[in-house]
Amino acid sequence: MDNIQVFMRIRPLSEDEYKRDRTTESAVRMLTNNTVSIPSQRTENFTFDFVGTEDCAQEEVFEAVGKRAVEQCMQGYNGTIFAYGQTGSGKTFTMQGARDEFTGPDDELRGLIPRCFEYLFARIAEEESRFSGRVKYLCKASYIEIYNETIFDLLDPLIRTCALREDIKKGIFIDNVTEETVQDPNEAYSVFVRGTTSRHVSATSMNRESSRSHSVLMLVIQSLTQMDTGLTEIRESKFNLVDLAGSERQKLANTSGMRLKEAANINKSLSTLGNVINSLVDIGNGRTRHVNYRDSKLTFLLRDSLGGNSVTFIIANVSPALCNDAETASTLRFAQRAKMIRNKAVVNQDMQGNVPQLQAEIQRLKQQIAHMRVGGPAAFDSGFESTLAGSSDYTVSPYSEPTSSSLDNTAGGVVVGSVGGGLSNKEHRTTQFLLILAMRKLQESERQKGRYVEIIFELKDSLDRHRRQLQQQKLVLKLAKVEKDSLRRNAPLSYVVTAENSALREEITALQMALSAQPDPVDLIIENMHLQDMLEAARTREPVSLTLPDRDDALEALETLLGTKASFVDLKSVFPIIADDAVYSGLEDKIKQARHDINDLEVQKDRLEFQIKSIEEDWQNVNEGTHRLSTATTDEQIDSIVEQTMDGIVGYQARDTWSAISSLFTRTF
Ligand SMILES: Nc1ncnc2c1ncn2[C@@H]1O[C@H](COP(=O)(O)OP(=O)(O)OP(=O)(O)O)[C@@H](O)[C@H]1O
Repeated sequence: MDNIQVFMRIRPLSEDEYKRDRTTESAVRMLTNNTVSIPSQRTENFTFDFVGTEDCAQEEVFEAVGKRAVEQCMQGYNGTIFAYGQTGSGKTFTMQGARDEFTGPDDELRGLIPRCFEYLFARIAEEESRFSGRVKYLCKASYIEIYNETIFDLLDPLIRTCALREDIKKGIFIDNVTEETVQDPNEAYSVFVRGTTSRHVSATSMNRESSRSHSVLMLVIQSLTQMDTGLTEIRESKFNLVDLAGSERQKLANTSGMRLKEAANINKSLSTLGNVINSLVDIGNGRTRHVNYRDSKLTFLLRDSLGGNSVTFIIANVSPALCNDAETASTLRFAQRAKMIRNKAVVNQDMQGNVPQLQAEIQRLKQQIAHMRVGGPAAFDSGFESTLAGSSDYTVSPYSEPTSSSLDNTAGGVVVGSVGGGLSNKEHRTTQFLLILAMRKLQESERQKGRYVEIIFELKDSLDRHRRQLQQQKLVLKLAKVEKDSLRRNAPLSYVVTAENSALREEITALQMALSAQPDPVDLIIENMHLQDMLEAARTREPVSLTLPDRDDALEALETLLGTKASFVDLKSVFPIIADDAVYSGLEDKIKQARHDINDLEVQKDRLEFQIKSIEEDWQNVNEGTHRLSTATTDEQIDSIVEQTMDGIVGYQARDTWSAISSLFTRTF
């Protein structure tokens, strides 16, 4: 168990800051070489593992952080380096170097990432040559970005999104993320450059700054060691290099849409990081707390780096400017708390071999244990012995880095004690080595057990959350029901209101219709004027006799009138009682029309009478012809009767009937 290591780095004052502050005075006061304070913010004193001032070189940061992290990874521990700080505080400068400049190993300004690559591959080459081919290393690189709580694969040409998964064996991993095998610093470097370019491309296409996303470069370092027994020892470590989003709180005010979501997500992941750290600090102080790693992608992905199986370094980058003193103080508070987190780093190690090899190994260990019990000399096979003989400083202890000399008494911090007086020095060391392996297995299973417990806690937590949500929803439903019920109870009132409403609406419609039906005032004026004219006309007219004419006289006059067939009928003279000329002329027109109709009817009647007469004559001819036919005695008579009768018939119908009748008479004479 060891605390997270914190390195504080103060960058030089920028020109802009100088213009704002109008002084070169630093906001950070150095109290000792690793203790500082921010007087303008009246902060407490902050003590870190290392403090790099404005003139701190990239090489110094690498020596203090990068080199140590790579060394741990070479031994099989997981390692993480976080760059934390407000935007512009120097995170990218520290991790990558002077922005967008990759000038190779001679560049003094190159950052931790290129330097770690160089050192890592130099160490790999060294180890591989030292164990003369029995140790092989394999390195794989992935590069992702977390933006808006989404993981983007920067090594995929399409910058695909990926999901985070958890597996009991593999732990937390990014599903389907691109992993590229890298064999030397240049290859690793070009993979990093490619990912960084993708990051800039995606940032431009999404119209945002890279400081709003977290980037994680992940290296998996595997080593395979061939033992003389035929077994293979496998060690695997993960090395994460993390450039975090600017730590300043994003403003949500006056922000909307995508920007609001983005700002809220940055705040969320940073506050989750803070919460995780607080919980871990509380746990370190003996309190029982659940750590909400799952609340953000960043903390879930890097769970091992925070309180788990990792050797972790945080570089707290700050600006020296007075205008940034509040953010600097906040960064240092964060770093101070993070420094209290205790991680449990273990070597990730496993043994591989075929069944006979493993059986032989078990047999050998059993014999060794039996031998130790009786205190006699152990019957060793030469496998481990020779392996160990070839690696006099083979480091196996977790974190405390014991060398072969420290193996004499301790096994991963546990005192093994004397193992029987009959053992030679080599046998003694081998036995201890095996015991250390056994201890590690035990630690590993403890770790797994811890994981299970954590998962159970997380599941419980999520279950609680769901339960709470369910309760809230139930409450909402209940409220909705209450509201509905109360509405139902008040139904008569609501009906009255509704009825009143519709009645009012109808009334309004009726009024509108009535209004639209009202004569136009102009029309009314015209009508009024017309009536007045009529009144005036009536007043000025000669008084008319109001005595009705004698009925018989009137009828006679009318008959005479109709009988005259005159083109003009002077009704007024016949019926002087009707006062208005218009009425008279209307009636006169009607009489005229009636007379016209009577004439037509008379013509029709004449025509019909003529038709009836000719039909009657036709039928008479047919009857006479039939009678004559019945009396005919020769063929000639018949022919003559048929012909004569037909000539006398006019109508078609009668002619058809005569044809039919005459055809019935057969000529049999
Ligand atoms: N130690 C340093 N020495 C010289 N220049 C530095 C140092 N640290 C940072 N700078 C310069 O300060 C500027 C801001 O630094 P940088 O881009 O690394 O900040 P950052 O924290 O990564 O910002 P962001 O969150 O926006 O990505 C850059 O121009 C960088 O070159």
